[in-house]
Amino acid sequence: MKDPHRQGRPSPVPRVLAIAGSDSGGGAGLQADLKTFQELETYGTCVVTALTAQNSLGVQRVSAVPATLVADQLESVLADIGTDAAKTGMLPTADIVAAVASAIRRHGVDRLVVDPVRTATAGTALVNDEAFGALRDILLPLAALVTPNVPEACALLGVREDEVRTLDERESAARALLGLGPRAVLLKGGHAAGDECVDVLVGADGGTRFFAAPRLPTRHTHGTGCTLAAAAAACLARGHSAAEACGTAKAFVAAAIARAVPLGRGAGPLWHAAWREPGIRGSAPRT
Ligand SMILES: Nc1ncnc2c1ncn2[C@@H]1O[C@H](COP(=O)(O)OP(=O)(O)OP(=O)(O)O)[C@@H](O)[C@H]1O
Ligand SMILES: Cc1ncc(CO)c(N)n1
Repeated sequence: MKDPHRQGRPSPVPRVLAIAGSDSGGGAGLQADLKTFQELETYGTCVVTALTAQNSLGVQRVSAVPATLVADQLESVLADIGTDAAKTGMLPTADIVAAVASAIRRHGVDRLVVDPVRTATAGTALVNDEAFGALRDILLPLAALVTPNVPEACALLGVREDEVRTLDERESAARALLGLGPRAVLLKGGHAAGDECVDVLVGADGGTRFFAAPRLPTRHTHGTGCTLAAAAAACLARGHSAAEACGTAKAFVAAAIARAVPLGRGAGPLWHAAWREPGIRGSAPRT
């Protein structure tokens, strides 16, 4: 991106911008993003798009931030601090999507990860249909990487979920999503069946890559999608390729799920600091 105040000098630390909703429970949304940025030794900034009253049991209330205030936050961050990569999460209205797309274009942010958030894990809508359509039409063409789960991929493509079950079908769906304009697609496998969670990456270098990890037997997976996209954005900010970024992001999420914390009466949050523990990757979940 253009960096008016650094006069060609590199930033002293990699900078990553989260454009996301707030989760009062601290497990998803921009709280998950900022924890992830910190663990991956990047400097996080955040533009708040929505407030949610939310906990481990679900989402109790949602209120969108006015689009003009989202635009002002974007300008405050990008015109001064700048960023090496950005990540979008909950974009609740079409006006907000338009404000984000406009700022991303104007400031030349080319390492953009779009997590096409639609509903919370418990099923509550976080984004209206018009906003989701705007994300598909005007934000995806700006994305270096888009990270849908299977239901989000189906909604973007207008196909039924029972048409995207097998690994072959998921690879085809990921390729079809490239037609919407992103430079790479990571179709996540958290919602698919099987003992392994397999994520499919297409587009980064023309080929297909599969990122597999054992499916950890835990219900404490609140914020997995946000954390994965945030980790990928942090890696892009550090200058990694999309494929490298997805590999690290997958390992980061698996480690954080393995140490997820049973807080609250429902789906507890990940433990982002797991990344610091020696030998944590690939270990069993906390009981
Ligand atoms: N039980 C699990 N064990 C190991 N990895 C998992 C598990 N659940 C999800 N993952 C991984 O976590 C990442 C997020 O995937 P998922 O499909 O759950 O995203 P999501 O549905 O967008 O998340 P969220 O539920 O936060 O909206 C992926 O890399 C996925 O493979
Ligand atoms: C604020 C927010 N963003 C995204 C998600 C999706 O996990 C969530 N539950 N809450």
